[in-house]
Amino acid sequence: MTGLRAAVLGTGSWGTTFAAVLADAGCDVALWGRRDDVCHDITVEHRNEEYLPGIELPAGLRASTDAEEVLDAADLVVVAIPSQSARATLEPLADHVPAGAIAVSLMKGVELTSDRRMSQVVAEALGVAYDRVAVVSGPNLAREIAERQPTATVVAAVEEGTAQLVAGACATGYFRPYTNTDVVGVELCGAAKNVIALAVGIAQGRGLGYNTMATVITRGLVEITRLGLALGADAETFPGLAGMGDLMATCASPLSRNHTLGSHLGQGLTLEQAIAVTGGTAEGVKSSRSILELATSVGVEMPIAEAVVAVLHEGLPVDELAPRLLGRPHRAEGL
Ligand SMILES: NC(=O)C1=CN([C@@H]2O[C@H](COP(=O)(O)OP(=O)(O)OC[C@H]3O[C@@H](n4cnc5c(N)ncnc54)[C@H](OP(=O)(O)O)[C@@H]3O)[C@@H](O)[C@H]2O)C=CC1
Ligand SMILES: O=C(CO)COP(=O)(O)O
Repeated sequence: MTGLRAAVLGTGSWGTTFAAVLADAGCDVALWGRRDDVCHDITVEHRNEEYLPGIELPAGLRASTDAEEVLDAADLVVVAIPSQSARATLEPLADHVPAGAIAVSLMKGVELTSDRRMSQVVAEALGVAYDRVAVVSGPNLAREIAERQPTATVVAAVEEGTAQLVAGACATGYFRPYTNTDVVGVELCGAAKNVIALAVGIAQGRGLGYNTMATVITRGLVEITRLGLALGADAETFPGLAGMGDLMATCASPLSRNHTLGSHLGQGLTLEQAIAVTGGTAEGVKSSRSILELATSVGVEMPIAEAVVAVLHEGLPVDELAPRLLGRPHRAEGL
């Protein structure tokens, strides 16, 4: 037993899965959700059939729509809801967060109205000091982890002790956390890889193959690195689990909502149709815009992200995406 009590806010696929990881690691875990049926399924049936069909959850997990009850005496407050809803959802809960609790963001987005990263939103909305906030990001497709397939992740916090505590709380025989103090880099990687996964999905939806995929992933990592370095991130983060690791998982797997949504666009669906068919939270749809705004604010070029925004939000036909990227002036490789 870790002896820690964790409150997980969000009963979707990643919140439920991470709650199971924490429980398997020996934490006492309660989830907060906004729907009675999902909470009942988790507490009584030890399942979340809507988000993780067929998965048996640890028997000790319990879920409730009563946030005050869930947050009572929590050492860790873990947030797993869509990024764009985070601030409005968390602010009313701030008074129930115990003093001294560590907040953990599992979210991979950037707030549209403010271009703030999720660790910043969580700290502000819950009133938690920034050195008590951690983020968890890596090649972590929820369904595979819910099946207890082995993977690793990065737990980042500006204070190494905070990262270590959270890493200790979620380490299991199938989930291996590495710590990092580069919160900016880890968080940007998690949000920006969704945009690259949309681009890869679009290409695959058009019937394009592995050369195209490898090109988009590799040049995608270059533009994420460029943005991160301009915002003060550490160069070592980008080839790591949160960077290249998550890009590979998300761009290659049909389990990724961003990848899937992109492939529906590539097959000719409108954005609205693709969102409806994909289901779940595809953060890159909205965060593509805020990431591009961040890039513009520091004078960084992100041609793939720009092209994705043009397709999703500005009416660029999917067939024009490749010619637009390949028609750019020739240059030397590298950053
Ligand atoms: N799924 C994955 O593999 C991974 C996801 N992530 C990240 O985790 C975050 C959460 O994603 P994920 O769990 O997959 O998403 P899901 O779509 O699976 O679940 C979303 C959850 O958030 C709740 N929710 C939706 N809108 C609101 C709102 N306005 N206010 C409060 N709660 C809301 C949903 O509740 P309801 O059921 O009532 O709609 C549901 O519990 C995202 O940032 C994602 O990028 C990170 C790593 C892996
Ligand atoms: O972040 C993820 C895997 O690491 C999940 O990706 P999607 O949000 O695209 O499903």
